[in-house]
Amino acid sequence: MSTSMQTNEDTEQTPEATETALVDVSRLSKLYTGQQEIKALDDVSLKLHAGEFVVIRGASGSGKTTLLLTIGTLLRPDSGTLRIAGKEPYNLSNDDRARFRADKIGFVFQQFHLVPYLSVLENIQAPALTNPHVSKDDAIRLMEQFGLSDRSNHLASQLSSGERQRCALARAMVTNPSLLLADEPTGNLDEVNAEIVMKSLADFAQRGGTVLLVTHDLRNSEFADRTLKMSNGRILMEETGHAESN
Ligand SMILES: Nc1ncnc2c1ncn2[C@@H]1O[C@H](COP(=O)(O)OP(=O)(O)OP(=O)(O)O)[C@@H](O)[C@H]1O
Repeated sequence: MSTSMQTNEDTEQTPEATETALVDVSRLSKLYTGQQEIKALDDVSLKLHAGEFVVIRGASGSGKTTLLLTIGTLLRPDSGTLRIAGKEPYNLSNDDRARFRADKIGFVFQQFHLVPYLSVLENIQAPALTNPHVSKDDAIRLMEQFGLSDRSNHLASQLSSGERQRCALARAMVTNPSLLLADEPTGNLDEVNAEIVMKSLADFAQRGGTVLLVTHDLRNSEFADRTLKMSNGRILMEETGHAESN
């Protein structure tokens, strides 16, 4: 089955289920301790629904990456609750949480995080290591969708920045995740490639996937259903659309 385009259609959704938030963040807090205590998340609440594209904007150090890592089940909060698709991932064992993450969540980062000595196709297929549903056919289809077919055998280290990010996006989508988390995904790209990436994320959301993107770049909001502003570990206000968060 096609991967990138099959979010809502392939999951059995009752009317009740579609009304339930895919991601329900309730009163998350996270304090970094060390030489200095920093409250990176301060009582953050947020709901993300299936098919929503939400941007969180904020200055450097406002807590955006911490929020993304916490929602990505990679950084345990000190308090508060995270529910994704009705489950509380931080209540699962480490192994079960890793499986849950591999199954439900795709990540896109500013720095791409491709494996430099693997080819484009091998990079896109890499999630097969942790997700048994990833097939070569899906990887090839995404490679075509992102205009990388003629680079199939190039090593990731031989790609341009735009090609690397498109490859990283294809890799993030090959598992057909419910949720895509993106941290400054256009930070290293020129305008043309940035637009390709943003349109691909918007397309993913239009087909039923949920996208949460954190950035300091105002231009990314153009593609979002909602933009929230973050400052000092708190979500301050909704910049566009209807209010949903604290
Ligand atoms: N591992 C850590 N240990 C201690 N403090 C940290 C750690 N990670 C982040 N911080 C601090 O927590 C605050 C929030 O950091 P975070 O990376 O979430 O912000 P951000 O909004 O993503 O910033 P940027 O846009 O610069 O990436 C910052 O003050 C940062 O210095």
